[in-house]
Amino acid sequence: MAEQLTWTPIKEFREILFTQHGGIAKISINRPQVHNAFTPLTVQEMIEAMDICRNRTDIGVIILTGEGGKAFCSGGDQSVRGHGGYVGEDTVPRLNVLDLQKMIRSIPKPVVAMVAGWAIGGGHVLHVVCDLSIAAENARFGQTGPNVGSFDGGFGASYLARVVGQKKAREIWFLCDQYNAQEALDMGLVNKVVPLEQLEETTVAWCNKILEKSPLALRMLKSSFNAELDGQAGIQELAGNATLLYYLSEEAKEGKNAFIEKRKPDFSKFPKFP
Ligand SMILES: CC(C)(COP(=O)(O)OP(=O)(O)OC[C@H]1O[C@@H](n2cnc3c(N)ncnc32)[C@H](O)[C@@H]1OP(=O)(O)O)[C@@H](O)C(=O)NCCC(=O)NCCSC(=O)CCC(=O)c1ccccc1C(=O)O
Repeated sequence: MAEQLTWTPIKEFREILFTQHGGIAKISINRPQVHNAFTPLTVQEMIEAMDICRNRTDIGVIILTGEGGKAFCSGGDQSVRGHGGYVGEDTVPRLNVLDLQKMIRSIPKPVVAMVAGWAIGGGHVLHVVCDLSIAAENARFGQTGPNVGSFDGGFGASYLARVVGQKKAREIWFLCDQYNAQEALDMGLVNKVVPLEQLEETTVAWCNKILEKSPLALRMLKSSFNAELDGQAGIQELAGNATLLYYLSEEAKEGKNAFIEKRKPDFSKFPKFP
């Protein structure tokens, strides 16, 4: 019998649950009646939760999931899809899930998709952009865009192709077939498959293992994996981390101190490494 973990609420939202267990934050779409399809509000809340995770120094890893055990996420809620995007309470059509995708990639902490049931359409893309994916045996994966009049030509196509290869990515989008958890594992789309009852326990065990590692090393690795693929934005991320490391050095501090003390900086004591 799987151990019941205690998840403490971080902040109340309307369409997601946002909780914490030690250094692990969990963002869970809470719309099981529509297989966790997202509206602009769901996405806005997820973006806010991600931002909190980024700024909280006690959070080291983030789990992305969906409530109910039957779906991770079934993509954009087709019932609020309007002329030019998904229409929220402000009546403005948006595709704000693209901002969330970018955030998942750029947040300097590992994001783990915990997938039970359907990961379909824009919901599939969300697990694809996560750093790791752990699937329950009941997980089903696929894209539906060409069936429902949509496509994701960004990470949903190009990054998917990096993950599973060009031929498989084109098959996934052109045929809109659904793949079971074992098939997903075989094509490198997920990292591990476990029985549904062990999904959370396994995901948390992976997260705890990650939390034992050096946060700066993880941060550098995540931006290094992204850099090659994300062009100028990827280089900016990696370079930003290099600047962070430099700021931590005595050499960089000498420059700042000299300015504050209105003197010439003395960098002569710092080694010129080979
Ligand atoms: C996931 C299914 C295959 C599951 O099938 P099944 O188990 O038989 O369950 P259902 O009876 O179909 O579903 C139960 C219940 O949920 C409702 N529902 C499910 N999915 C959605 C959804 N996406 N939107 C609204 N409602 C949904 C369903 O209607 C049922 O309700 P009842 O009231 O009980 O009838 C199957 O459900 C399925 O195929 N779902 C749709 C999957 C889908 O096509 N998703 C949208 C893909 S497009 C997308 O996500 C775009 C994302 C995006 O924003 C984007 C990003 C980048 C570029 C462009 C875009 C863009 O928008 O174009």
